[in-house]
Amino acid sequence: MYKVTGLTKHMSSEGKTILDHISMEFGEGEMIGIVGPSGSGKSTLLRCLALRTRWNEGTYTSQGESLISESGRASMKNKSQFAYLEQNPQLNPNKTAHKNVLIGQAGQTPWWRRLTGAVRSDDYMGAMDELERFGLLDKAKVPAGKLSGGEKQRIAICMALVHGASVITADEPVVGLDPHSADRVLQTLKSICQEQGKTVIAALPIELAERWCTRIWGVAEGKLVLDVAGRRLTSSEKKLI
Ligand SMILES: Nc1ncnc2c1ncn2[C@@H]1O[C@H](COP(=O)(O)OP(=O)(O)OP(=O)(O)O)[C@@H](O)[C@H]1O
Repeated sequence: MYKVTGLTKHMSSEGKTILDHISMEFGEGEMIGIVGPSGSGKSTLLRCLALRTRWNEGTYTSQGESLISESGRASMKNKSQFAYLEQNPQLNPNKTAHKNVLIGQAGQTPWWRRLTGAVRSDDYMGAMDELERFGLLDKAKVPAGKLSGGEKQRIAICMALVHGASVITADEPVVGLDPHSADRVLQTLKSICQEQGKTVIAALPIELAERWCTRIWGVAEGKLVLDVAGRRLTSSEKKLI
């Protein structure tokens, strides 16, 4: 179980508050959709939960153990529990899908490994197994630059799993994808929650969060204003966000 208490984030330059005393708990197997208007703080919340940015205030624990230091920063070991998927996955376009999965993402794998591409042989097969599981084996030797947007996003999910992430955070992972590709990405995320007990937290449009998520968080002006089970939101709930 992960527990967040009083998460507060200020903009470094002007000191404006972007996230304001957010508290919540979440656990294994949950697929959580974050909804809210543009500029409400969804991306910043995801980056804080994935330990990709410093917290100004608040505590963050996993099974009672603190994930951040007093200065609000996290160790590489704690960061590696979390993956952060961007709208446009940051893959190396010249390396194959398989090599990208092996090298891993910034913040989750050590810099020397990303630079040298050094891998162990069991990692090599682990990455192939993961690609096969998600129906991407035929893309293993294709340069990432030649993959579709949905395939890149699914490769990014494979990367996260191969490198041991327990929590996958995703910032609008299906924006710009056609409905079929978007469904495949969301189905992949849902299956890793249901079959592997991973936790997925994704910023999504309301209708996709209602359709795919087991829980919905609403964010407005940096505050958590809604925390409900995944279902159609009522009109009064929608008014909060
Ligand atoms: N690095 C930054 N420097 C300055 N302001 C920032 C920075 N990052 C975020 N902000 C501000 O913080 C607020 C929240 O931004 P954030 O990107 O988290 O919102 P969002 O809900 O994800 O928006 P969108 O849906 O448009 O992506 C906005 O007012 C934004 O302008």
